[in-house]
Amino acid sequence: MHHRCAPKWRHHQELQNGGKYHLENKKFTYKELEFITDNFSKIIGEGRFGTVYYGHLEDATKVAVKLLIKSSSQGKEDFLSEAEHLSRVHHKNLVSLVCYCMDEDHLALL
Ligand SMILES: Nc1ncnc2c1ncn2[C@@H]1O[C@H](COP(=O)(O)OP(=O)(O)OP(=O)(O)O)[C@@H](O)[C@H]1O
Repeated sequence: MHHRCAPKWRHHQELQNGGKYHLENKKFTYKELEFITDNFSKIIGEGRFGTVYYGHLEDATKVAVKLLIKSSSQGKEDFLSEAEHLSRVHHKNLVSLVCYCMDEDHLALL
């Protein structure tokens, strides 16, 4: 299975401008997430915005998949904000944003 994985969180300029999100062409499907997480079989943590699952990409890269199930629009804003920050910071003590996924009902960070 081919995983579409956006190289960077490229809509950050829209966020900074307070504009609308244009993520449609970079979405990672829920089906692909099911594959990556082996049907969300291994939970590694819980946070305010959702559950974090263990997953691995086709090249065996281990990932933490943080999934926000459709909730308040505020939760979604916070989530997008975290993604935007993660995509810009690079530090040995901080995890990198591998990619993100978004469809009608789900939002996730990898
Ligand atoms: N990249 C990761 N690698 C390993 N475990 C992770 C990773 N990201 C999250 N976790 C686990 O999932 C838990 C929840 O993470 P999450 O980022 O959702 O919330 P948090 O940072 O603990 O709290 P908050 O929701 O307040 O930000 C963490 O406490 C950790 O146990």
